[in-house]
Amino acid sequence: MILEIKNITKSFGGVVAINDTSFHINKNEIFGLIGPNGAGKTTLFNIITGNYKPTMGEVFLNGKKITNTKNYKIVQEGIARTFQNIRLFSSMSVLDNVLIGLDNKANYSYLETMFRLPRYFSKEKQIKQKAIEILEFLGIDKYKDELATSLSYGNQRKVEIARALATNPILLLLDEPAAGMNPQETKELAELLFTIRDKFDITILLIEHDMKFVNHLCDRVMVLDYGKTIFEGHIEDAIKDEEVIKAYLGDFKHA
Ligand SMILES: Nc1ncnc2c1ncn2[C@@H]1O[C@H](COP(=O)(O)OP(=O)(O)OP(=O)(O)O)[C@@H](O)[C@H]1O
Repeated sequence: MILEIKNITKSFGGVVAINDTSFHINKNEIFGLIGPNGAGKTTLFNIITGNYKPTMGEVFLNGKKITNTKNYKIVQEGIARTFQNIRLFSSMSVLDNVLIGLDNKANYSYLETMFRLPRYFSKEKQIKQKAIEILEFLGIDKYKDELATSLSYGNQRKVEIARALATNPILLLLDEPAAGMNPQETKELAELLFTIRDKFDITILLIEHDMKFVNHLCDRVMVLDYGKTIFEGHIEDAIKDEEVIKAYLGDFKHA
């Protein structure tokens, strides 16, 4: 088990966004978090990544408690994410957007940075090389010097994934990765995520509304409704589940 969510509750004033939710994700699984709008999916992501403190409950990564750990420390522990609304630095190149993810791991001393000692330059070179390799892997290295926001929507999503991969995660959280993509891009993304899991030995947790995509990709899913877990298991069983159908009928028709 790589991630364990134990009895998490999150309230915003009177709104209970997550209501005593528990689930776990196994190593190398691709796990889907699904549910209607406002069900609490993004809130759960924000708790896992340390952006929100839960009102109650605990989060474990590889058996280590990470509840209430600061966001940057959670990145160092091995959790990376992408956002529902793409968050790239618009005035920076594709490469620089990815380097921002890698800087976190650079680790040279103040003196080495100040005086630009040899180790600083060789480390810089290594870091840049690694970023370029990730861009190559994602097939977007030819855009490395272009402004990130000048790329197509699908490629901007890839830049976000590249930046997340640059932090060497063991668990990758993707918030609606297929949103805004055409059917061809969605198909390619699914294949890419399988390859990412295998090549980088990564576990993937994703939020997605595209049920066809989820069906093709996810080993297991968890369905949230009004902050409560109403289903955890295989998607074939989710589609037949009475409670899931009631909460989420429209979207399952396309699975
Ligand atoms: N920072 C916040 N302050 C107050 N309420 C919030 C906050 N974040 C989320 N909520 C509320 O918590 C509930 C769950 O929202 P959340 O964004 O997690 O749902 P979601 O399942 O991700 O929805 P969507 O699919 O539309 O992104 C909603 O009622 C939302 O209004």
